[in-house]
This record gives sequence, structure tokens and C-alpha cells, in this order.
Amino acid sequence: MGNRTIRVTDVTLRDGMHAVRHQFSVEDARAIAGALDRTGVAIIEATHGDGLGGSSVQYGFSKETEEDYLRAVCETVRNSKVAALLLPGIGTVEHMKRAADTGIQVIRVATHCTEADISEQHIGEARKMGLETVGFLMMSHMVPAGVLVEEAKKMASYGAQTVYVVDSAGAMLMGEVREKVTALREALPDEVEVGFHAHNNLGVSVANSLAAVEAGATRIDASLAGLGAGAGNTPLEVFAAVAEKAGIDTGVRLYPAMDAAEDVVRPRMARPVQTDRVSLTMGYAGVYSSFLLHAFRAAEQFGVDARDILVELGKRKVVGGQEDMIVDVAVELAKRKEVGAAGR
Ligand SMILES: C[C@H](O)CC(=O)C(=O)O
Ligand SMILES: [Mn+2]
Repeated sequence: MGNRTIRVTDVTLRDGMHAVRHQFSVEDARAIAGALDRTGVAIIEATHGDGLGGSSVQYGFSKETEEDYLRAVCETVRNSKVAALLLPGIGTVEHMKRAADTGIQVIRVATHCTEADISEQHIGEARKMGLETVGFLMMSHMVPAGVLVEEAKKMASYGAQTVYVVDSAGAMLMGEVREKVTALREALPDEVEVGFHAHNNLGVSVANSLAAVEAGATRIDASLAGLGAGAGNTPLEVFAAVAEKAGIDTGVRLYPAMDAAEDVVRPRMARPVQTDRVSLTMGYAGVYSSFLLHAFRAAEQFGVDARDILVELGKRKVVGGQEDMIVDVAVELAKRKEVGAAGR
């Protein structure tokens, strides 16, 4: 049985940004951060959905600058620490320095699950800046536990104090979560924590997060009302209740978390975050959750079914950073449809 005291990182203001096309205002960020701080959650992550430097043509522009969001969150919170996400290649050491100047205390460095080596410089620099440093292995469902362990060891050797198994596609079931978290826990030095980040595409984010804790994870990600890419993340208020019943101390106060989800986040949702036919297809086909709104847009533009786009992306094993492939696949499917119709 895993550790009974864990720390939760809330990602409403970062992963949740995908679900609102990165359009929260600074005032939204203040309201959500204030409500989160009152829940007692340990860490609040904020930034563009794709991390520092994400605001761009490729990933979509944020409503406000990342420094403005981070400054607003840092000014608002009294108890929680503030984190930013950084994907090397999208964000640079310079972005990280500017983020540190706003007052954040935690940086999470994310790479595809086979590319930990590109995180060395960022993790090293983050430690030198005195930031609590987390490694984040995205699309962890794509490789066997042994490969994930080798990548996690690299992040730990660069200085990461926690390494996350990240189910970016919401494609994992409890057995796989247990296997991968156990493998990392056994392979990493005791002082390096193991974390887990879920997406609810198959409807099992809470069960997977609980399985992760039972397997030794001491860091879990969640978001208010599950706001996040695809079918969203582990809902913070649900996880807080489930964890309490399971005897796990998350430090999250249940009623304030429920109230923050209902009163502060749900009214700000651009569309409901749910396991519907398209987000369910992401979990089923193993596709990066942040492709959801891009796939909807391409489906509409080229007159094809978003599910067909996602299944094809899954077959091609497309990963984060290959957003341009969504349009390529949609164009191809539209052409096939045209040829099929002409042949009839
Ligand atoms: C950039 C991604 O949204 C990071 C993440 O939350 C995931 O891979 O899941
Ligand atoms: Mn995510």
C-alpha cells in the first residue's frame, strides 16, 4: 500500500486552458486561484495549456501574457505554491527565468516519454534557480514500463525531484497505472517522488489516480470540475472525496473544493468537459488529449468525422508537437471521401 499523505497539483489554470482555448482572463485566473487556495491544494499550475512559450500560431494564442497570469496567481495565493509547465522546444530557459521572476516556486519540465534527454538543460537550470523541479513523461501509455523507467532515471539524474507518469491520452487502465508507477517507485532513489497525471477519456481518471497512490505515487494532478484537455483531468473535488474515504490525506478541504468547482469553474467552461464520443475515442485510440479542439476544428473545416481523424492519428502514433498532422489527416480523409463518392 502506498503512502497515505500525498500532495496534489491543481492544473485547472494550465491543462484547463486547453478546454477554453487558452482564453481565461487575468480576472478568471485570480478568481480560480483564490478559490483553489482556499481548498488547501498544495500546488497550483498556471500557463498556456502547452506550457511557457505555448502562445503561438501552432498551439493557439492565449488571451493574456504568461507573466500576467503567473503574477496574478502568485499575488492571489496565500498558502499554495505556484507552478509553471515547460516543454523544451516550446519553452526556453529564458521563459523559465521570466516565470521565476513572477514568483513561482515549482517548474514542471515535460517531454515525450522517450525524449527525457532533451530535459537535461532545463532541469539543471531550474535547480540552479532554486525551483522545485518536476519531470513529466508525457504519453506514458506508448512505451513499456522498462523504457519509462530508463527515461525517468535520466530525469532524476539531471536533478528532477519528482518524476510523473503522464497519461496524456487518457488511454491507461488501473493495471497499467499500477505497473508503471510501481516500476518507477522501485527504480528511483527514495528521495525522488513519483507522480501521476490522468485524463478522463475512458472515464477512469479517479480510479487510476487512486491506483497510482496505492502503487506508491505521492503526487497526483487534478483540476476543478475536471477542466482539462480531452475529457478533462481527475476532478479535484471528486478525488478529494474518494481519497478521504480511502484514508489518504490530500490536504484538500472537500466543501471548498466542491464549491470552487460548481461556483467558480463550471460557469467559466466554454463547453462541458465530458467523456463524449470524441474524447472517448481519444482514450480508445491513444491520442494526445490536447488535440481535441484542433480535431473538432479540422473535422468541421473538411467535413469529416472527428473520430476518424483521431483513430488515424492513433494508428500513426502521432505525439504532442505534431498538431499540423491533424489537418493533414483531415485533408486525406476528405479526399478519400470524395474519391469514394465519385466511384459510387
Ligand atoms: C502539454 C500537455 O498538455 C501536457 C499534459 O498535460 C499532458 O501531456 O497530459
Ligand atoms: Mn494533461
